[in-house]
Amino acid sequence: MLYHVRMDVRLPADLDPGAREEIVAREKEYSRRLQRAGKWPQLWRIAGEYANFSILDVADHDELHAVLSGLPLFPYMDIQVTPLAAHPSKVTG
Ligand SMILES: O=C(O)C[C@H]1C=CC(=O)O1
Repeated sequence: MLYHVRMDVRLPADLDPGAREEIVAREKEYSRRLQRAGKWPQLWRIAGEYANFSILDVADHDELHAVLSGLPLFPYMDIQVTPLAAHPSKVTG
């Protein structure tokens, strides 16, 4: 199943710079692992914001929740999820 996901990152302004660097590095590795596994096929920065639009390709709502709640930055994110269905007018092939 495909999901459109918006993630807004809201790291505390007073977060220790070393802790910030460490959690962002873990987030990058986690997301790259999912991208290589084909579960995170699209990742776009929203210009001018510490936020992204992503397309996630996972089995179901439960896997989506597991993936999202496993994000190292999850405690510092606002997340909006939109499930995607096939559009009848889409040209395929
Ligand atoms: O920077 C972000 O948008 C948050 C998050 C999503 C992927 C990643 O590496 O970090």
